[in-house]
Amino acid sequence: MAKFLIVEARFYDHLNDMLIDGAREALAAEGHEAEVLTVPGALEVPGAIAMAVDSGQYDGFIAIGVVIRGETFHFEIVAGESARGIMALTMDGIAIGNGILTVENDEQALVRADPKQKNKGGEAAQAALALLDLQGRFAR
Ligand SMILES: Nc1c(NC[C@H](O)[C@H](O)[C@H](O)CO)[nH]c(=O)[nH]c1=O
Ligand SMILES: CC(=O)[C@@H](O)COP(=O)(O)O
Repeated sequence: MAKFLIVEARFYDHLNDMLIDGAREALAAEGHEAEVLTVPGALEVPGAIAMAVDSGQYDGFIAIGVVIRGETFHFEIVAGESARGIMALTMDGIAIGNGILTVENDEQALVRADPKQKNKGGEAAQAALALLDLQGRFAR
């Protein structure tokens, strides 16, 4: 059994709850467990994962959050920089699935957060599982 850490940027409670449900279901289907760590926003997610990696307590990570475009350029910064930070960690060989939604409105977010619809939380968990499997395959 692998131990995962779900690092969630808790900006929209109801959406995060669905994303986490989807991620947990995907992990449980493969017999794995997950803890949840909450940070203020998507920009804090890569740093929190980096800190957790250094602890050596987890086999893989799932980033969860929702970034909804507002009136300013800040959406590009939050969406782009959180994704860039996560990708940098992944390129270091860390098993991370990115379930941070970057959308235009609540409706788009709801469809993607819902495990019965696009289930992006479950998708992110599957990605983390795939990378963890590759770690084992290439480490031998
Ligand atoms: N607008 C959203 C944010 N913004 C907050 C940033 O992520 C960050 O916490 C702040 O700039 C302090 O460093 N975060 C989200 O996750 N979603 C948003 O829609
Ligand atoms: C994604 C964001 O940072 C956004 O929610 C902030 O809204 P605004 O651009 O209207 O300040």
